[in-house]
Amino acid sequence: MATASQSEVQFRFVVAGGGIAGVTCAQQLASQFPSLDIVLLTAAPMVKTVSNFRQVSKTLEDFEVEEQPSSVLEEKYPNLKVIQSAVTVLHAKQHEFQKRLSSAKRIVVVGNGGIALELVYEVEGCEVIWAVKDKAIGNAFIDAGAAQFIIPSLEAEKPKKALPCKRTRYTTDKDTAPNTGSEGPGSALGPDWHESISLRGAEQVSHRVHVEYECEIEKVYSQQEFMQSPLYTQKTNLGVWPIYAQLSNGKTYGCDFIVSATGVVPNTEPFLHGNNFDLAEDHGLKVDEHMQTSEPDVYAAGDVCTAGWEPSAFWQQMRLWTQARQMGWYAARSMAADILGEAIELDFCFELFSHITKFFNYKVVLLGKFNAQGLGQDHELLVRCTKGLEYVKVVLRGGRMMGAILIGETDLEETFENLILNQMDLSPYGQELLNPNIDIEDYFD
Ligand SMILES: Cc1cc2nc3c(=O)[nH]c(=O)nc-3n(C[C@H](O)[C@H](O)[C@H](O)COP(=O)(O)OP(=O)(O)OC[C@H]3O[C@@H](n4cnc5c(N)ncnc54)[C@H](O)[C@@H]3O)c2cc1C
Ligand SMILES: NC(=O)C1=CN([C@@H]2O[C@H](COP(=O)(O)OP(=O)(O)OC[C@H]3O[C@@H](n4cnc5c(N)ncnc54)[C@H](OP(=O)(O)O)[C@@H]3O)[C@@H](O)[C@H]2O)C=CC1
Repeated sequence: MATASQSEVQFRFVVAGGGIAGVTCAQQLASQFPSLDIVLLTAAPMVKTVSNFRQVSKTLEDFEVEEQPSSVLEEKYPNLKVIQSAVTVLHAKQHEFQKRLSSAKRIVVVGNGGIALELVYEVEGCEVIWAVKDKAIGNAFIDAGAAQFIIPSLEAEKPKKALPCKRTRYTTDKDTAPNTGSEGPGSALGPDWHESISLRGAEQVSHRVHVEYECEIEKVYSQQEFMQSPLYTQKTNLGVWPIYAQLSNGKTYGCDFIVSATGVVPNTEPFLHGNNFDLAEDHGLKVDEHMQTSEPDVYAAGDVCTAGWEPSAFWQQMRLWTQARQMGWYAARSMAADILGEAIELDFCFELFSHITKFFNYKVVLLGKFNAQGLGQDHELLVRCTKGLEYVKVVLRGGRMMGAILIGETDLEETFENLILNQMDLSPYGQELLNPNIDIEDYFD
């Protein structure tokens, strides 16, 4: 979240938020305007910085992210001041998770997005009941076919050696983190949140995940409430647990605790009082194609904002690290263009949605309208799948590629990215497009 205030005399730009979006925005402003003073307000003592940035292809990017004391930024940019401001909202319960898990025998995970996908795979030594409201796992990221492809990994022993990480690496160095004595609201944890912590429960098992499909949590009972409920008096033998989750499919599970991984809510509350921001349905601050909110001189980027412009045919907002960086950078450029009286066009990075990540130890690349988002019935799918090796799905409309899901080491991302961007008519190729015996990269070169 960033504001540029004309009435401020000390700071021409004020950027709030020490995550990727805020820090990238502040850095860009500080280097573009070395003679102006810029302030970065952040609730946490540490800020997230990007290093080793590499443009892998036109839209896919690779970088490392480190959490560092804010003084590192101030040393690098003499005109940038970081102020750790007091914040009144948000929660800081995340740190308790590891401790509670270590003595847990069973947990219930609710939600079907990125965090749930990562958590159920990473947790060992503890039974996991995963309640999803859809027919397939991972609906926020993948389709039902891809879900079928990756689900055997939940039943298999976890490989000793994880897939090497070729992209963004996020670390939290506990030794360098200043001890503030209080737990302020930190940044969204980001991709490697589970790398440095032990996600092990009290049992001697690797994976034990049971998925309950098409259901939601209807009611949660404390142990005492449960014992007074009709469920207990009906003498159902559900065991003795600290908490019980009653699902909408009629089943009830006792567990040590429940993890709710049901998405993020933009933390706009502190900015609303006395202002007149347009809010989107998801409570994000609505921004136009210059990342500007409805309040003059106030810009927003990253998780806190909602893109309010007419998006390209192949782009959609997802609250991801990559988009936070791109938005932060572009917000800075827009703010600069505004005070310099220059025109600026929507950046190329908003042309095509692209995301590289890892689920269940598979490399996953998502491009464009990878789940045919917004295409209704007006599309066809081509799929190639080799069990345990790769899953390739292409979304076509009128013979032109609109999106793709690539799981495994397919090496197709760059070619597909180009085919989406150049909207070549692929109808003459039909199914041959995914023929594994054709070197498609060479073919379309
Ligand atoms: C567990 C988890 C795993 C994730 N994994 C991935 C992944 O694998 N890949 C991916 O691309 N994305 C992932 N994400 C999403 C990604 O981390 C976020 O989209 C991204 O970090 C958002 O960046 P941001 O700068 O907008 O917000 P944040 O990183 O949340 O930073 C917001 C900053 O603002 C500060 N702040 C908040 N309120 C105030 C206030 N009132 N005043 C001043 N400062 C304030 C906070 O302290 C923080 O420093 C994950 C998120 C989570 C939670
Ligand atoms: N590897 C990666 O790239 C990762 C990215 N992330 C990012 O971090 C952020 C937080 O992740 P996460 O919390 O998993 O959020 P996501 O937005 O990824 O997923 C939330 C999931 O919860 C479901 N849901 C919403 N409300 C309920 C409810 N009341 N009961 C049951 N299910 C519900 C949603 O369904 P529906 O969509 O139908 O509303 C969706 O499947 C996201 O921005 C995500 O993109 C997180 C982890 C890994």
